Amino acid sequence: MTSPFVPRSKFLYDRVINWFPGHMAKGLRVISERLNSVDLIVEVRDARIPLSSINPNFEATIGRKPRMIVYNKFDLADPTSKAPLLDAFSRYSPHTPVLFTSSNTDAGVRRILNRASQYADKIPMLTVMVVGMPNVGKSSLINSLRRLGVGKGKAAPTGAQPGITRAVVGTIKVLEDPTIYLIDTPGVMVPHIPQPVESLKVAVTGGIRDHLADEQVMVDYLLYRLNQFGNHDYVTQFRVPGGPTNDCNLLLESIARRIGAVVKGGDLDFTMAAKYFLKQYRLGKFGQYTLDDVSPEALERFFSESRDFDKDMSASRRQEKKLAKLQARKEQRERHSKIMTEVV
Ligand SMILES: Nc1nc2c(ncn2[C@@H]2O[C@H](COP(=O)(O)OP(=O)(O)OP(=O)(O)O)[C@@H](O)[C@H]2O)c(=O)[nH]1
Repeated sequence: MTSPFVPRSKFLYDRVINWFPGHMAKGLRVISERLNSVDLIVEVRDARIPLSSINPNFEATIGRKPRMIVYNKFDLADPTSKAPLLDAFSRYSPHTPVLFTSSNTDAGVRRILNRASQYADKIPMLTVMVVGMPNVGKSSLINSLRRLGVGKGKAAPTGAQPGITRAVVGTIKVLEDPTIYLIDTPGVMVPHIPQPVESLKVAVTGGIRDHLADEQVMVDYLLYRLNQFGNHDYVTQFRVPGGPTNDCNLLLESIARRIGAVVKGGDLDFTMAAKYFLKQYRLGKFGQYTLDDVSPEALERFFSESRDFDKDMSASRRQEKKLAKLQARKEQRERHSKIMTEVV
């Protein structure tokens, strides 16, 4: 008799993925500089990682402005995650509205417009800045708001890879009466994510360039989580021999055979297989999952451990300052060598 399948109880991972290119440092600077001309901030987060997609640096930069938090991509998250999150926010951050949306359905997007219109009651022309981590769907939301609000087409470029918007974009009108303008901004990563598995979650959900996180490690993490959730659909989908498995190589081999991912010489292409699996996950083909723990106890811990949060924030700020300095030096060197070239 075969013994029942036992999923892994832990995922061992100790690499910290840092990704903070120059355009993000600059983006954060410009966000801060333009704050005075902004009435409301819409901070977009990824509903699949409601805690890991919080960028503590925004607290410092935009903390003094009225803010609305939008958990986007809710179509890909566990629908039952909404109630405990709303409950926690109502206790720890009662003055900040929290909405759950999916930029490709109208209901949630309309709720953002309605909420923003309430602010516009007090201000004749409302300017809203949309901020958030990379790839959470800021530009897609702006396009949907514009389509619903003024019936116009795409104004902000979107894409499946993070880092599509690279600069703060001028105002985009999304409503006529009351008049509401939006400003799109580049996705800004946390310069230093202290918990390795958290950075992996951000990568799995598309917030970090795939090659930096390693596609095969991301698939291994997803396999671990799917097994934990008791979802073994991958077995039939990719014809994994022997049923549910903790062996990522066996899964990748099965995927590669199923999709015909073969390199020159006939070997199976595990990278192509991993990319395929990631794409399927991001399209929601394996179901709706929230990767952060949103149990009431975990949320209580998260919100009340503000001392650790502050500590992480200062580590992150230090890293940000260091990277910004390096970027400034690089820009100075480039300017200098340009001048030298022109002189020569
Ligand atoms: N399933 C789903 N996909 C979404 C949703 N919103 C955006 N997307 C997809 O997510 C990807 C990223 O969307 P963008 O709007 O470019 O994200 P962004 O936050 O502007 O990205 P950056 O340029 O990195 O700042 C695109 O492939 C979108 O089609 C959503 O609500 N649900």
